[in-house]
Amino acid sequence: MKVAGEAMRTIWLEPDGRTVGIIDQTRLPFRYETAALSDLAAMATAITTMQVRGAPLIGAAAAYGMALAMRPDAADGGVEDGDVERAHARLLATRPTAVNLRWALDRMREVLLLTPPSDRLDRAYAEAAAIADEDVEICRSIGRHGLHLIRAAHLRNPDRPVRVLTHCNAGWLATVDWGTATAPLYLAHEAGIPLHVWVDETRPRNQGAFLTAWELGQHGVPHAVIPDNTGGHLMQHGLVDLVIVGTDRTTAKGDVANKIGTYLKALAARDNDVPFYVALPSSTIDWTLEDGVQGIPIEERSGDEVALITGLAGHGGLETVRLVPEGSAVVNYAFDVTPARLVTGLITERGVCSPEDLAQLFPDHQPPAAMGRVPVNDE
Ligand SMILES: CSC[C@@H](O)[C@@H](O)C(=O)COP(=O)(O)O
Repeated sequence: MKVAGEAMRTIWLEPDGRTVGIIDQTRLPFRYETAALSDLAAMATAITTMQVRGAPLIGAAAAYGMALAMRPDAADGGVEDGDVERAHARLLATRPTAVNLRWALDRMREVLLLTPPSDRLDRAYAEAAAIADEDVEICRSIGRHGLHLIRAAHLRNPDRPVRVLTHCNAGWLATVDWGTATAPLYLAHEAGIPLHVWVDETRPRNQGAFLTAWELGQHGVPHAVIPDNTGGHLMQHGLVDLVIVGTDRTTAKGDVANKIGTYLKALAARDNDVPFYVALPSSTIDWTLEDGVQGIPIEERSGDEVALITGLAGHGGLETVRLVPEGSAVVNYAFDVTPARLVTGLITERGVCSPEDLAQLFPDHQPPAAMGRVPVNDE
């Protein structure tokens, strides 16, 4: 997608072919800054602090983190089996909910352990680049499938924009390009279908207000930021045609973990007969789990994300202010789980399906026993 008219991905290789470039998402929308990461520790920190975030981008970033770890010149680098395992463990510990992280790391480990140590550095960069390129194509396919839903909504009411509500940022900033929930929106916009996007602000980190609004604005897609509690009201008054969100982990039976507050939107959508869609690449499906409420680990983050907020002050500098009294306890669950029964459809790279048809759409998915650790040497 584009920043100030220039085509960009969210992750790239710098001209030296080894250093990894990222957009520092903790600075948006007030500052557009990039960062150059040259070792494993820097990538692990970038994921933990959410300089890079969003399930598919976390996967691609972790893959590049494995490549950085193969650099013999980096302090934490090395190409032996133990180095591969250490890098895998270090990156896996960065964030617990988005399963794309484990998917990408397992794929990198499998490839690297099957490669002679002397070739591992180049192989790691090639595989990380393949993961990033695949993500772009997958998101484009999600967009094409989701476009049909938006076109159908437009044909039902051709005299007004299609009103889509989204939560958090499942946009191109959360992937390598296009986004998941936003890919159908960008394609619809390109196709000339009039749109209006309701952007949940998505407290506490404001990924909607900060990131989704910024990227939709960069592409000229009409939108309005709404407080998180507004969606139910809009749906009751017939102002939402469909909801499209992303996901960090979807179980085999279609339970969906996504940014905290998604579940409440799904409940409101069901109560008001508004279709509730979830857009996802298949790397977000955890085939080992059925029950998401019991099985998906929910990340708990620092209370400071709730108690403090950073914004642009009148003097043009960034300022952090406190919103919660000193001494009040704060609880900050980053995700919640929407049960499959509330999900109208899953928009995947292979098409749109109901949650119960997910396994049929991916008959080639890895059975649970095949997932996870790759045997090392003669184990
Ligand atoms: C295409 S991204 C889907 C999800 O990762 C997204 O909706 C989300 O919840 C992101 O959470 P974040 O905590 O910002 O990484």
